[in-house]
Amino acid sequence: MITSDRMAVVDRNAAALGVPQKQLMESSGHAVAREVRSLVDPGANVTVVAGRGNNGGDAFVAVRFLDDYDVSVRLLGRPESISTDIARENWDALGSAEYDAESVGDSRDFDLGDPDLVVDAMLGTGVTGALREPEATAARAINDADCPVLAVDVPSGFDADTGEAAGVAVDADHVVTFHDAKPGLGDLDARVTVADIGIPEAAETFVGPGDLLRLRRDSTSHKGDHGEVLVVGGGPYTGAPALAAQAALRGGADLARVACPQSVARELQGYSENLIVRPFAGDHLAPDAVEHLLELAREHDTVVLGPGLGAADDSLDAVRAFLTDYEGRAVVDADALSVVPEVETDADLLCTPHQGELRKMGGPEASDWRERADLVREFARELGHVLLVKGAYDVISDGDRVRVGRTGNPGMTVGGTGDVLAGVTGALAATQPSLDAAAIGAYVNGRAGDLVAEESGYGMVATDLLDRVPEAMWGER
Ligand SMILES: NC(=O)C1=CN([C@@H]2O[C@H](COP(=O)(O)OP(=O)(O)OC[C@H]3O[C@@H](n4cnc5c(N)ncnc54)[C@H](O)[C@@H]3O)[C@@H](O)[C@H]2O)[C@@H](O)CC1
Ligand SMILES: [K+]
Repeated sequence: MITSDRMAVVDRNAAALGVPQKQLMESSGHAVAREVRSLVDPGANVTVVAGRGNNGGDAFVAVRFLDDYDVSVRLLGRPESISTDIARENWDALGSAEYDAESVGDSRDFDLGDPDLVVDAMLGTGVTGALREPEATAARAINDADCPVLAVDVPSGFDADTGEAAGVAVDADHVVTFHDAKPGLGDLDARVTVADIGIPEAAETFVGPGDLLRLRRDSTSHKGDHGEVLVVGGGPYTGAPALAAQAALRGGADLARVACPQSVARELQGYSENLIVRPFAGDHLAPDAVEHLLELAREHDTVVLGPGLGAADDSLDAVRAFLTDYEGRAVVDADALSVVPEVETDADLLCTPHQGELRKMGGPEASDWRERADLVREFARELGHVLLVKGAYDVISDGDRVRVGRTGNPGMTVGGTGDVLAGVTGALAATQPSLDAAAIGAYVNGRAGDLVAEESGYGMVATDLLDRVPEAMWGER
């Protein structure tokens, strides 16, 4: 089952893998033609009613595969207003090859004729609201016709994501839908065929530029809409929490605060004037700071727990106590990870171990990423939390789905890149579901590293990544 948002992600990822949308449209059109053949015999009279988006484009392609049928095409609206290049190219191909194809600008001129089969390609997943004219009139005419109706992808007017139609919708007998079933189609009184259109599985598995489509910045955004992140860390190390907090800001958070020991706070301010520090007493985290941390955490959308914390016994006791009572969302990194398997918590955790840390958590070992993907999924299910296991291929799982991030390069083995990842992921987790936050975080962090390497080769330091995070996130659309 796939939603239209997710379909757009997969579609863009396929294009990045070298399978552009026009090619998918060709496969979709071919699948529509196959379906027509299974319903009526050659020579039959088929009317294609097409809209101006890619749903119509699929049907234009189908026509070329049905030369032994008597096909006529009605495009609703003016050809100049066809909304995508690939649909227009396929419309133009019908014209230059002199197929029976005409446009209908006014609903009063719409005449369905007396076909043996109607192909409904007015609207697919791009529908917004109730059908407008001339589509609404055409839908009524199609529903009144005394012949079977084959809908392309979804019946026009029907929003498959919500399973509802905002007004009149085509009442289809058959639906040929692409790549995967759409959520609401199963409830319809229609026979649904899922057609494989040649989208590689890698477009679903590997995180790609399509996943970045999930990130949106509304022009009406307010401060706070994109999240406030609390980084809890520092003690033996100062740089780590500073990097994570700056990465959260680069990753789009509106605010990042660092809760750290007093001894670290003074130094932190030297890293960046953008950092807001909430110190607690002492030179490392201990259980007596936990109450204060929980209060602070509740004022933030997400917590990044662990950078530079160290593994002192009382610091780990404090992490345990914190996680036991915390109920929000947290990215857990570095030494804090070892506590996760033994703690009972209602928190929604996104754990970011490298393979050594995963082993310490009792997690699986595998050198082959495919094998690791299965094992990480099982371990995530056991833990009940999202895992992002860092490596040349980052494996991300919520215990059900698995995503793999393969951006990044050997230059990124330098210290601090993990802190950047934790911070970026913490920011993303404020606006995205955990699995997507982890997947996009891994992709963006690796891509930032690739941008640094493209410009100056290896020998990068973690702060180089920070500057490249926004470009990695927003530059490639
Ligand atoms: N991976 C994919 O996403 C693929 C999509 N394909 C096809 O592309 C379709 C989606 O294409 P599009 O995104 O272009 O969208 P559609 O073709 O579904 O609809 C977009 C067009 O409809 C108009 N429109 C929207 N709501 C309307 C309403 N209520 N009344 C009248 N007109 C309305 C828009 O102005 C636009 O011109 C899919 O359903 C499928 O058929 C296939 O080509 C294969 C691959
Ligand atoms: K349709």
